[in-house]
Amino acid sequence: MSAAPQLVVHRDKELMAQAAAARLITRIVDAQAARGTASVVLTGGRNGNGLLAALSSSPARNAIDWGRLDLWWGDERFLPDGDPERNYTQAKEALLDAVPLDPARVHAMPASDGPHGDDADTAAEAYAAELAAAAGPEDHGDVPTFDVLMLGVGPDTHVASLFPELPAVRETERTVVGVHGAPKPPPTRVSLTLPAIRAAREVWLLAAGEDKAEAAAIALSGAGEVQAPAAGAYGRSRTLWLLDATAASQLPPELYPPAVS
Ligand SMILES: O=C1O[C@H](COP(=O)(O)O)[C@@H](O)[C@H](O)[C@H]1O
Repeated sequence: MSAAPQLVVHRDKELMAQAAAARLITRIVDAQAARGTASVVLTGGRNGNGLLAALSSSPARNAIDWGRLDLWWGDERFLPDGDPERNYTQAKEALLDAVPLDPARVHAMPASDGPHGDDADTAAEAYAAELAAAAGPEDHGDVPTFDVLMLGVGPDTHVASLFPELPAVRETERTVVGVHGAPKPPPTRVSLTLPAIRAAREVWLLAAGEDKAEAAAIALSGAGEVQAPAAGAYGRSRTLWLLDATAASQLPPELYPPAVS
């Protein structure tokens, strides 16, 4: 297990998105300098898309060599290609269409009308195979060692499409699974599992807004990962919670002491 999570709390969600985007640019540039390429796992949801939009508006985005960046997804809503609710569609609108990525390095999860058919379990197997093909001998199993893996934290503590108590969060062998009966629409999804998430060098959990306050407090107060999946998301060398002040408002004082007035 990695070291204890580190918390960074920003004044509001706009500042959090801008600061996280700046942090991501630096991390990608550093990884490209060290290893030639960088790999990042994107998240869906409001906070993930806010970060991508902030990155798109940042002049510093030009510091990234976009052609040497691999993009993966932590989860996908299993819907037809182009559906506005797909995490991939939303990421394209927020950032991807505006930067010169190498299409061969953009590893979207399969759509429900794609070549793998409309079965989420088959789609998950295909994505697991794509990850395994990208893993090298220096990696720790069947997924590449992602430089940064980002996860939005849901109000119920879900991360990726790992929802409390559903079978996907209990998975210990497979790296990608089909998710059925998710409590948040759509019910059918594809998700990385906790073992795949934990292969990342750095895991960043994004939580901004009032509806994330209870989830952050639960996940950071010793809850079990089956009941609170965000508690089970950590990186090999770093686990970073990026919050705004509202999402941090219910954290226990030993984690985030109240401001002295
Ligand atoms: O459905 C999803 O929700 C979570 C959290 O989204 P948010 O809008 O509450 O921030 C997201 O991380 C996940 O990727 C997505 O599929």
